[in-house]
Amino acid sequence: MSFERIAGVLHAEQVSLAEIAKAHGTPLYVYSRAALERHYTAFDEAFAFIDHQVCFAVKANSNIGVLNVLARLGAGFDIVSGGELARVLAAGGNPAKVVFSGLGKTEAEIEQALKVGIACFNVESYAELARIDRVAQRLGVKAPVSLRVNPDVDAQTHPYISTGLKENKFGVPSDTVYDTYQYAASLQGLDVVGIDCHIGSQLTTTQPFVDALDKIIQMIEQLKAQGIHLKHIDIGGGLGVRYNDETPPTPAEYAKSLQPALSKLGLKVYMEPGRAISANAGVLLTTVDLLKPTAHRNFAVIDAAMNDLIRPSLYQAWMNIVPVAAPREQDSKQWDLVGSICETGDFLGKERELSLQEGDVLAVMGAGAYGFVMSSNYNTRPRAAEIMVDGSNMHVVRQRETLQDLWQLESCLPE
Ligand SMILES: Cc1ncc(COP(=O)(O)O)c(C=O)c1O
Ligand SMILES: N[C@@H](CCCC[NH3+])C(=O)O
Repeated sequence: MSFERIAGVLHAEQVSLAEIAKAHGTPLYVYSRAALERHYTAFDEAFAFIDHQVCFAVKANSNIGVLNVLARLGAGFDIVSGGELARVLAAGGNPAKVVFSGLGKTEAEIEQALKVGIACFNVESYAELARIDRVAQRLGVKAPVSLRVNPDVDAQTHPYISTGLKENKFGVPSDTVYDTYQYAASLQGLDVVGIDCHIGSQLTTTQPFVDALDKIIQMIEQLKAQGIHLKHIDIGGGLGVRYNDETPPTPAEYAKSLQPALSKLGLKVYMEPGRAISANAGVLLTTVDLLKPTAHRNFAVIDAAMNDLIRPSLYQAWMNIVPVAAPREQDSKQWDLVGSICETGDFLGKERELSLQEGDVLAVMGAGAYGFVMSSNYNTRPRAAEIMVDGSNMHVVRQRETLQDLWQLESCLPE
């Protein structure tokens, strides 16, 4: 494990989180290089039975330091914007291992991706196919495309992060898959190379993945019969992690559940895990600012808030919150850990049994995915700094924002 107690104090690898908080202040994101590497390698090894490429979903954590650690291992990347592509390149990522997802790529983004030679565009509509074809023809190249199909499978996860049902906005609906492939194949600027699907995030069983793969295999067979031969299948991301008492499959169990079907296909396999690689490779450190016990509830006001980590407010996500110093035995109470933002929904945890004093440093565990990337400056709060621990060293991979940073692009009206 990469976040463990040594002499009672929580550490990231060999560095005390108390020392890191003292040196860099809070709120602060801290990542473990060893954990990122271990989680990436677990996927890579689990799929060793087949030609494959693990593409880290950049949306989960787009810090350049994080991307660089993964790029050095040979990772590919799943991107959803030109901005994410630029980050991957800045981090030393190989564009030939990039897949471009998302349902509204602009002409400028398509051109940018074609010029650097990405592996594939995951396309979701006729309109997008036509747009990619137009840009490719203008540049005199062929764009490699895959269709992201919507298999209408229930991922059994939070409705906001479920993407594979027919009422969701994502993917080509199953009833129009064949027509859409025929249309794609008819366009001169496109090279139809694959099929793709992503049914949702934080899945804690393998069954929905297996069900989705079954449906896709039927589609691949039917496409073959229609003369469309694919080179790869992209199985998306979505494998869940343990935040509380979930028992998600390991990457090895996930791979094993798909192995029989994938082995028969004979296609290269792409995958797009995000959360399963970065969530438990990061924590958010926060300091207890003041205590406000009342007759109704006990509030601990902490210096991190929904602008730093929005998952509890947005999805009622439960994230484990623990003291960084050795936990005190006495005076424990139920606390609501709230930020100082003017929103009732601004909390990181509710009814947590903790013994708290002002100045205590707490760690929000599992914060390495969909943490900093979803942060904002609401209430004119500068965003947190980010640190990467590597053995006994720590590196600042993003400096803390200053107030000036926040309004440097703004101006008053002329006199
Ligand atoms: C297309 C696509 N690929 C990959 C991911 C990564 O998902 P996860 O972080 O759950 O692995 C997402 C987000 O759910 C996505 O929308
Ligand atoms: N932001 C979500 C996951 C979104 C997945 C996006 N495809 C979360 O924190 O759980």
